[in-house]
Amino acid sequence: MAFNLIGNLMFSKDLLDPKSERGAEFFYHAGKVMELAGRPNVADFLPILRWFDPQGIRRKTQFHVERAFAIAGGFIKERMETMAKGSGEAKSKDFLDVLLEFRGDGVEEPSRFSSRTINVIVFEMFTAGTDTTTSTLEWAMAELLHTPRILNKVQAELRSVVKPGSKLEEKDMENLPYLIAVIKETLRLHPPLPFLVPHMAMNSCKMLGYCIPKETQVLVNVWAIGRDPKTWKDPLVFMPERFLEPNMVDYKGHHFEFIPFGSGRRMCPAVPLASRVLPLALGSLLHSFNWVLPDGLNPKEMDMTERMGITLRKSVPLRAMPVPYKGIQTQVFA
Ligand code: HEM
Repeated sequence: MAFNLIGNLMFSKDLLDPKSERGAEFFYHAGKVMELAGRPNVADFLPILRWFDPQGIRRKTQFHVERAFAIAGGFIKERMETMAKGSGEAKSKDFLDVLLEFRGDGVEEPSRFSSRTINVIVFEMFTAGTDTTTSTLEWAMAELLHTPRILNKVQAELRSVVKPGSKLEEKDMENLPYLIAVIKETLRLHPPLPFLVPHMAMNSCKMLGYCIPKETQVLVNVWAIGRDPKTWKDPLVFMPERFLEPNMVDYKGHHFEFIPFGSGRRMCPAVPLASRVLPLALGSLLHSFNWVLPDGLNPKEMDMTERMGITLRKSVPLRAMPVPYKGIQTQVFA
């Protein structure tokens, strides 16, 4: 879902259309890059080994990046040719149009973006936006199925605001505070990038009493920050209600106790997009379907262990069965 959504935003293409071979190939290579990025690399701990690349992580990553670039490069070339001919069918602008039409002053910004730069930006959007969105939705569904009281509450809110048979829309969000709170609580307990992305100290500095030498790689443990008992009451309990309290913290980067999107100049540029897509996707799943665990599994027996990589995924992927909702609210009791 997330990959296809970004494909539409970037290229106006359904990349996961079964007929799109290039889309499937791009998906495969982008996925491999994410997987390799999350693999522990001894060269990060012993920089002297960087040149030897003992696990072959750099070599394999370069291979998959180049393949993905070749495919995206093809999309970019096709679009440039269509623009040059002026023969494009009338459609609303996508992100690729914006990048190709960009004209800077040539001094503080480039006069235009090269194909390589566009390729890097596009690829980064896919790698940064796919697993993060998927992980959040999977954890939200898992936590809800694990805590049927909360699942019932969020479905009751949704179904009182959006009538059966109607589709959930962006405009409904202002009337769905509990759904938004479920997303926030999921991001607190299961931030998809548990250490943000690695940052590097540009200069030696002193911070919080520590000396940080120039070029040190800095990881921020937002996973631990979100579970700190000094900040959060019952930190390990999934309790969306905490985000309904007045003056509660938000994830816009100003409250350091809750920074799943990072903070400062390099924080996630897609916060506005994610804030719309996450509740819309989760809300649609919960509004249109009731959900049942397979093989009569008791919610309390669900495996909720985490697997740490560059993104935080469930160790055992969630399995749940959708039952179309036709207007009768079923109560699920723990
Ligand atoms: C649940 C959803 C998401 C979460 C929690 C999330 C979180 C993050 C975090 C923590 C960072 C690094 C910030 C830092 O280190 O300070 C980041 C960077 C980034 N994110 Fe997101 N993200 C999400 C969705 C998306 C989506 C949907 C896209 C694109 C369509 C996206 C595009 C990016 C890009 C391009 C960067 C790199 C920015 C840079 O290099 O300066 N993210 N994101």
